[in-house]
Amino acid sequence: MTARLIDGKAAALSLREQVRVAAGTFAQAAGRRPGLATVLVGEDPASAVYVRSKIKATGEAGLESFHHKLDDATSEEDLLSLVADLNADERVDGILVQLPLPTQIDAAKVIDAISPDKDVDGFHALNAGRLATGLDALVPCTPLGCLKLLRAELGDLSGKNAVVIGRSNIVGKPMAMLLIGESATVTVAHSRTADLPGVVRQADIVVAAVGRPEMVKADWIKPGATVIDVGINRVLTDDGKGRLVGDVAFSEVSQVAGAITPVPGGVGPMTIACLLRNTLVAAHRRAGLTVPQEL
Ligand SMILES: Nc1nc(=O)c2c([nH]1)NC[C@@H]1CN(c3ccc(C(=O)N[C@@H](CCC(=O)O)C(=O)O)cc3)C=[N+]21
Ligand SMILES: [Mg+2]
Repeated sequence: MTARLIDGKAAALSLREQVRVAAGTFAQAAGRRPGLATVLVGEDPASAVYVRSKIKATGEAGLESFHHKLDDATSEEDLLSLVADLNADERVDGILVQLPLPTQIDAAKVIDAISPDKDVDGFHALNAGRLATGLDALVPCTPLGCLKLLRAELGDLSGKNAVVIGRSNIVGKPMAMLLIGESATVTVAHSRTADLPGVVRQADIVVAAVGRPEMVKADWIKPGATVIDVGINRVLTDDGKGRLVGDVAFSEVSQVAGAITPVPGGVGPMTIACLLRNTLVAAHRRAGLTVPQEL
């Protein structure tokens, strides 16, 4: 391996510590701790694991956490009514409704119902529009985490060629907006891109968010490029066990790249740290307090 390993776990721990300190200062000023409400509908085991680790991190950072676990058969009406209650609850600064939702519920409708001031996932159209137009937004946690890793690794991103692989509303599109905001030159590639390997080879920065295990190969990568792997794919191994792999073929790409994030231990932990960060930012804005610069 020749690439530098980008330690997302360490970066996430340090951001979580900054959040913990700032949450204490907030509590002194506001007379209450920042609050995050999590909503889990149904029994999907992977979702339950993620929500549990979010709740644990929330407590460790000194934030108040309000968890709502709803039955798999919950109606859209009942979920919308819970969201309305959380919107009205002064103790709640952030609302996270874990995705995916069961098929009887229209996720777009639920996201639209969350108060944009409490939308710590940054999925509401108002926050997407604010990000796209350069206004103060709540920014989706995964791309924000990627940007923080890129800034720590590379410093100034201006003039760099960045290729984002994937065009989802949750990762690809907001990632592109953030990189444009850093004055990078941004290409958004996806499953229909002609000569995808050739496009990716132009990149100083590659952000892979396609959801296809180990799709990005070594000969797609310009030597020395920085590679951020957003993928989290559970694959079966020969011994019948499961293993987590990213969207990047790590062992070969790490021979060519200048720096690379591992899976696990790369982007995933930063996603959770940024959720806490967004909750703290939302709390400050709602309380009319200045958001700490370092966050
Ligand atoms: N409304 C909503 N917001 C989300 O942000 C959201 C969501 N729904 N639904 C599911 C996805 C997935 N997600 C992850 C967060 C952290 C890790 C993470 O920390 N991963 C560890 C490994 C975890 C493991 O071992 O499974 C790592 O990459 O090192 C993974 C995935 C947030 N999501
Ligand atoms: Mg795609």
